[in-house]
Order: sequence, then C-alpha cells, then structure tokens
Amino acid sequence: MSDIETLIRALPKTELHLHIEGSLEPEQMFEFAERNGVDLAFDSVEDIRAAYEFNNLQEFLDLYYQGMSVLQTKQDFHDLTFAYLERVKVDNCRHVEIFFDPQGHTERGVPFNDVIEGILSGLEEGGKAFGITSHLILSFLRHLSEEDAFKTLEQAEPYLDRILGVGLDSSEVGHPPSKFERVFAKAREMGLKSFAHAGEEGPPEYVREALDLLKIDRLDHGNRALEDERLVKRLHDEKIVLTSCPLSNLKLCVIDDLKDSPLKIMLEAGLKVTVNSDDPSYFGGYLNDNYIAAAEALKLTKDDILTLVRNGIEGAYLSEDRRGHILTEFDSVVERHS
Ligand SMILES: Nc1ncnc2[nH]cnc12
Ligand SMILES: [Zn+2]
Repeated sequence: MSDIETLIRALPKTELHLHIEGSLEPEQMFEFAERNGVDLAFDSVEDIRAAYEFNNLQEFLDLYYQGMSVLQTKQDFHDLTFAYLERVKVDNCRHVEIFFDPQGHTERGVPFNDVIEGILSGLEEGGKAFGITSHLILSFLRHLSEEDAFKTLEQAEPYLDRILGVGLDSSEVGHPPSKFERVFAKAREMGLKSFAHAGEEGPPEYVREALDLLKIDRLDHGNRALEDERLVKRLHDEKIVLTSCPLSNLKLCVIDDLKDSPLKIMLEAGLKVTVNSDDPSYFGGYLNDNYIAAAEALKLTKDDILTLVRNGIEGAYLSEDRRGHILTEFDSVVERHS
C-alpha cells in the first residue's frame, strides 16, 4: 500500500455528497425485492453490475429510479441507511450529510413518513453503533414540477428539526435552479439550509443561478464552473464549499479520464473542494475508493490530501465540540504520518 493510501485510510473523514438510494447494493436489491414481492428485471447480482455502464447522467438516473422500486417499507429504508453507515465506518468516516429523494418514493405510493422515519432510525441506530454523526438533506427532483416540490416540502414540516436542508438533484440540463427559486426561498424561511447540484452537466450559468437565486450554502459538483474565470473567483472569495465526486464524474462521462477530474484545478484555485462518493453502489466505490483513485490519477500530494480532508471537516455542519474532536484526531494521525 502506498504512503498516500495509508494516510487516506487512517484519516478521520466526512462525507457531504451521498444519495442514500445510491448506496443500494445489488445484493440488497435482491433481498428487498424478495421480501417485498417485487419482480426485478435482472436475474443475478452480476447482471445488475453489468448494467452499470452509463454514457451520461440520464442513463444512470433511469436505472437509479428503477432500482429504488424495491424500497417499500420503513424497515427497508432503515436497513439501507444502517448498511451504508456500517460500510463507511470501515473508511474511517466520522460524519455524513446524506441526501434522500422522497419524490422517488412518494410517486410510487410509499408514504413520506415511512421513508424519512426509516432513514432517521437507521442514522440513529447506525450512528450509535459506529460512532458516526449525521445530517439529512431533503432533495427535490428537478425534472418534476415546482408544485410537486412545494408539496414535498409541506410533507417534511413535522420533521423540520431533523432535516438540515434542501437539495436539488436529478436531470440537470433543461431544469435550471431558477425553476425552484420560490421553493428554496420558502425552505430558507423555514430555517433550512440550501444545497444544489449544479455544473455537473449544466452550464456555468446554472451555478450562478444556484448562488444568486437559491442562495446555496454549498455547491454539489460544480465542475463546469471552471469554464468561467469570474465564477471561480467568486467561489473562492465567498469560500463556497464544493462537493466533488471523482468516480461519479468518470462513470457518468462528465470526464473522459480521472486525470481530468476538476479536483486538482479546484485545489490549485484555492477552492474549498471536498471528496465524496455520490452513489457508491452504482459508481464502483465508497469514500476511500474515491480519495485513492483521485490521488493516484492526479498525483495528489500528502498536503493535497490533508487539505481535501480538512475541507470536508470544516465544510460540514458539525457542532463545535464534534468538529474539535474530529480535528484533534486528524492532527494526531498527521503527526503519526509525518
Ligand atoms: N450525480 C447525480 N446527479 C444528479 N442527480 C442525482 N441523483 C443521484 N445522483 C445524482
Ligand atoms: Zn449527487
């Protein structure tokens, strides 16, 4: 194992861009399908894995929404979430801020309450078992209407104290942030933070809209912001945290090669960029896999890794106590590896 890989594995980390439905492993898909009497279009785990070849975001989303159909009960959402925490514990992940896509479930007739209560109980039980703190982000599907997003926000009202913020995901091009300006304003009034996927496939203008109209507290992906120098300066000056997802970018053909990951350029520009897994089951890697693959392809230095991990700790919504605890552990790992 290289020194960089040893360091990556040893450091305490956070994950700030993870769709819990994207952590559904093929084995779990079969297990849930069987217990819920759902017919799968695949005969084996190998068949499912073989289908995970995508040319763009939409090809992935089509399979992602199909995969979700096995998630039907509160117990399914609990088990899915617990299994994700159990998996990232191995990666020395100490804190997660996870997205869920309620509309992907309510539109199939699964009650909103079952979805959120299952995820929250998974976070609580897994958090205690593995020493991982967490926040939950309710993400709107941008291919659906503003009205549908408002309805979803209303369903979330009884759970406001357990939701960190709202997010925006799904098919980007043709669904600019401006479509959701009023929903995000309402969410902010309700005390929620704002996050949005922008610049994954969409143009720099979508990143500007996310900043100006949605008033985002963190930018998810942001790759195409690099096409606009003034926007890069703004992200720098406003200290916007970016959640980059190297293996996701590769699998969705946002980049042709990991060497083209925006991570290095973002680091060189002094942006607050972090490393994340997005949909680890679909993209072939969890948190450490993303760090290790990016480090190798981009020839990241030890200092680059420390900056990325520190950005993830500083960019998380942690209590000062918890942040201090994680940073103390970070410092002691750094000392041991110096
Ligand atoms: N990478 C991604 N981009 C947009 N929507 C998503 N939903 C799940 N993963 C996503
Ligand atoms: Zn994402």
